[in-house]
Amino acid sequence: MNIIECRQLTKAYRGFKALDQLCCTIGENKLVGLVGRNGAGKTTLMKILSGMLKETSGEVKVFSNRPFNSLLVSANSIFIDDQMNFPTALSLADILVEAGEFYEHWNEELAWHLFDYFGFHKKEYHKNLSKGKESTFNMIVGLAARCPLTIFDEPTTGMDAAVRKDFYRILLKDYLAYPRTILLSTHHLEEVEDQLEEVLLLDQGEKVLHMSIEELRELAIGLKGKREILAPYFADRKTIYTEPFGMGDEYIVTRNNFSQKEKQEMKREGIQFSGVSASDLCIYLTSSESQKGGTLDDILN
Ligand SMILES: Nc1ncnc2c1ncn2[C@@H]1O[C@H](COP(=O)(O)OP(=O)(O)OP(=O)(O)O)[C@@H](O)[C@H]1O
Repeated sequence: MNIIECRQLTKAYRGFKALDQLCCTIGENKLVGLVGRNGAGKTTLMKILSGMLKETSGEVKVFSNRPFNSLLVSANSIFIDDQMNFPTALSLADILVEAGEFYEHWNEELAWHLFDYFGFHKKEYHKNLSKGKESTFNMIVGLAARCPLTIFDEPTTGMDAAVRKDFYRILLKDYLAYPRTILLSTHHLEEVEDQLEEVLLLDQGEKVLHMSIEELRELAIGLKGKREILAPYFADRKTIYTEPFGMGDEYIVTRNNFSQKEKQEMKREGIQFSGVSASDLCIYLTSSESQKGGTLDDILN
């Protein structure tokens, strides 16, 4: 069953398309990373899915309902970002109590356990928290709400490395124990890719790819060798990324679809093969350099 369905979803701000004919579906109980460069349209998509923004055209369904102004969607989803506004009169403890009243699946034990673990004090106020502590508190609300659709927009903003590591560990543990659909945007895919099941990559409001993390890791391969030895293999082949290094050597990233025979021949000629991490590949696919060998469709198909 799909929790999210977008067809030709477009969001325009005074004519500028932040999302452009986006088509994607996200299934139930999936942990999905939403990645893309600054301005790719991640926040816009997440806000539309959580009902905070109205689409300009196309179709968007969350739990089979149009999210904008949908009570069903707002009761079953939570959107966490670094601009959350809680009532200023409420202490952190009050906020957790109020959240418990609002969210049907709220887990009080988890909320208070994380509250103590991260060293919060009941009488503190949200507006006085440091950037990292604010993100950590918001993350507690997002996790303890255990909403069937949980959306985290760059949840680790300001967190130090140790807290980020804790967050990803807790996120995965809680997700495995209480599966739900989680969409998480990040600029640090390398930190979270081991936890994710799928990656949705956007660029300039369009979908570049949406696939499992395993498929993404297998999609491309890196080759290192002398430029003149590599060149003949790329006469009819698209490159995703190229980087010169050393004296006439080159590193090339391309689709991982060489035959065993080709690979053996290339190895004999001194060409080295290496894997390409999901995060590096997403960067290469959305850099202007990637367009050198053709369009992204050419490269990916
Ligand atoms: N309210 C708005 N009015 C005009 N343009 C907007 C508005 N909100 C977003 N945009 C534009 O839409 C595009 C997509 O923005 P969005 O915030 O969705 O990107 P993002 O992928 O979340 O970026 P980042 O990684 O920098 O947070 C950007 O070019 C942004 O400037």
